[in-house]
Amino acid sequence: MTSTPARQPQATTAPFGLLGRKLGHSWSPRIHTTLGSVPYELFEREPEEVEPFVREGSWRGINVTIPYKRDAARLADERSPRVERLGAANTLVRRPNGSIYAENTDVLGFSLMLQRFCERRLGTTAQALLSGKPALVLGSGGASAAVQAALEDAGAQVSVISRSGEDTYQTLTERHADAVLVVNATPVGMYPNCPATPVPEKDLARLKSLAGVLDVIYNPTRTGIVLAAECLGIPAETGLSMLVAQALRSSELFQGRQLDVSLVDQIEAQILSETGNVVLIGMPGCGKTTTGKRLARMLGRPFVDIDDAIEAGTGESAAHIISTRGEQEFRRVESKVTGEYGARSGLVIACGGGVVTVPANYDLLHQNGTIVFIDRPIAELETAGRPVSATKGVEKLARERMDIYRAWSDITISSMGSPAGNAHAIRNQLGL
Ligand SMILES: Nc1ncnc2c1ncn2[C@@H]1O[C@H](COP(=O)(O)OP(=O)(O)O)[C@@H](O)[C@H]1O
Ligand SMILES: O=C(O)C1=C[C@@H](OP(=O)(O)O)[C@@H](O)[C@H](O)C1
Ligand SMILES: [Mg+2]
Repeated sequence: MTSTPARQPQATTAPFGLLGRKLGHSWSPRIHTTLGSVPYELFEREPEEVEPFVREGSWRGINVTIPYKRDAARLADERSPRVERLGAANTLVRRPNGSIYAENTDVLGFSLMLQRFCERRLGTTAQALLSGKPALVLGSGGASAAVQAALEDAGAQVSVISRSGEDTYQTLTERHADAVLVVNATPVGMYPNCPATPVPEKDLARLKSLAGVLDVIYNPTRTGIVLAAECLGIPAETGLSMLVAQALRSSELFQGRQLDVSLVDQIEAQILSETGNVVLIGMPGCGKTTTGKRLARMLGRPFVDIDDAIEAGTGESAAHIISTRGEQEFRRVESKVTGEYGARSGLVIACGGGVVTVPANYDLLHQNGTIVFIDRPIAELETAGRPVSATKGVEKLARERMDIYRAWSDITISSMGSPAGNAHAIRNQLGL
């Protein structure tokens, strides 16, 4: 006999789902639907509703997110060793006899992400990289606890960096210059406050043994710390594979069967291709606006022309702002609007031709986008209504900018004779 109270067994038709307070943004339903845990519903509950829902509600298996992971651990009848260790659970499974089992698949999801990162990007294993070595975890909340557990499982000597205490962001470079891995488990850099980084590039540069940087944030695709690491040539990755991997491990528990791990790659690739922006750059008059409109229609995605968005926001056209308030003021407004749309997901974005004159605009566009350079012969470029082209001359502009367009672009398309031709070429090259 155990002290576990017997509960009503749930019908096998009871739903799976996600329990939390505000869930509108969640990608879990689509991930779990692909994994076969259906139907998968969102259970938004207020704090006082959590216990009755967990104990008596109709569900077969649930994921639990902030702020209820501790409640989930407490309310379960049986806890995995990981849940005992962390005092938090993200997965509850209703057993056939009605009792509730708690697991923490955040730890398993991060372990899988870490292992794949080490194998694919560093050509080693997590154990080989981390055993006996210093690793830093930024932040000390729930996500941090899961990351710490997974790093300790891989043998790392883990230090937690927080805003107060001994190990702070100020003392990081002097106390931990030998760290081999840094993991961001703070919300710094999460949409819409992006790209922000909890550790500036200059501090990362001072960690001379740093082999990799991971972020548990998955929106945007490249967070501030990942962009900073990329800039230094340090392999880095955000947390989409952790999100998908924790769902896979939960779904295995829900369904009581093993699932193919390659599903993580498949689901991740699908989400990335749907959520990434397609960003068009190139000389003024090369066809960014017209091509972008065609491409967006073809893909069924929203289209944003940065010059039009500036005009909608200020009531003045790009050309008018440049003529009356000067190019520098225009660039300031352009960067602000570029940052706003560059952080969003699933858009086709046509930039103004001069976006590449401000180096910081690169991160704004790259954080969530694939950058496409439309390369059109200089002699064919339209110059009407384009004050910068008119004042400076297209040849001089081209000399200043062509190398930057090439450096910023992920792919280049040679203009195909019409905006529709360009749009087809882009769609084919990006596999959309
Ligand atoms: N591949 C192309 N072949 C011929 N004309 C094009 C092509 N792409 C765009 N155009 C035309 O060139 C002009 C400038 O295009 P636009 O999209 O406004 O350029 P951008 O936004 O790059 O300044 C438009 O009249 C457009 O119809
Ligand atoms: O090249 C430039 O400096 C500019 C290009 C224009 O956009 P298009 O490239 O769409 O013409 C517009 O942003 C502004 O007039 C400045
Ligand atoms: Mg344009």
